[in-house]
Amino acid sequence: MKSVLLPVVALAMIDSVGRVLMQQRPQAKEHGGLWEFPGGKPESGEGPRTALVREIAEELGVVVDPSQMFEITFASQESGPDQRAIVLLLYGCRNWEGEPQCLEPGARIAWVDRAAMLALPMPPLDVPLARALAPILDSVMK
Ligand SMILES: Nc1nc2c([nH]c(=O)n2[C@H]2C[C@H](O)[C@@H](COP(=O)(O)OP(=O)(O)OP(=O)(O)O)O2)c(=O)[nH]1
Repeated sequence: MKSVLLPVVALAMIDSVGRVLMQQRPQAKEHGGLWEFPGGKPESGEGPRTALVREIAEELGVVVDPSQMFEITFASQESGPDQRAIVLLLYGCRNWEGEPQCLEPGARIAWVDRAAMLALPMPPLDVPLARALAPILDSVMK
């Protein structure tokens, strides 16, 4: 599939006991039923943090300060016959305003600890992101 590299941004919201908020994709969408870090595609003119502020407000109804976000890691896939090239950037944050609610129709959200996160079925690029996040969740629990 020939197309321009697609950037996607995602946020690991980490609570005070080291759990992270995961979002289950609606069944009808690509990767339906799989669990991912909330986020999405930047719109024209947006940087990664600006895009995340918007996506997190739209999907979860909470306000995140871009200066409170920190880079964790990224994952990428090359283009192939049936897939496009993607780079998925994972940010983290420990503070936000409001209680997350699932505002996307057909989606679900859950707070999960390290072990539960690693056991969730995820789209392929979220898997290495979760592995990189695991030791960060451990350090919060200590
Ligand atoms: N998180 C994640 N997204 C992936 C993977 N592989 C893959 O093609 N994607 C695509 C699906 C979407 O096109 C895009 C993620 O953006 P999104 O969360 O806004 O997706 P969406 O389907 O809700 O998009 P839309 O309805 O708003 O157009 O990345 C993956 O492994 N993890």
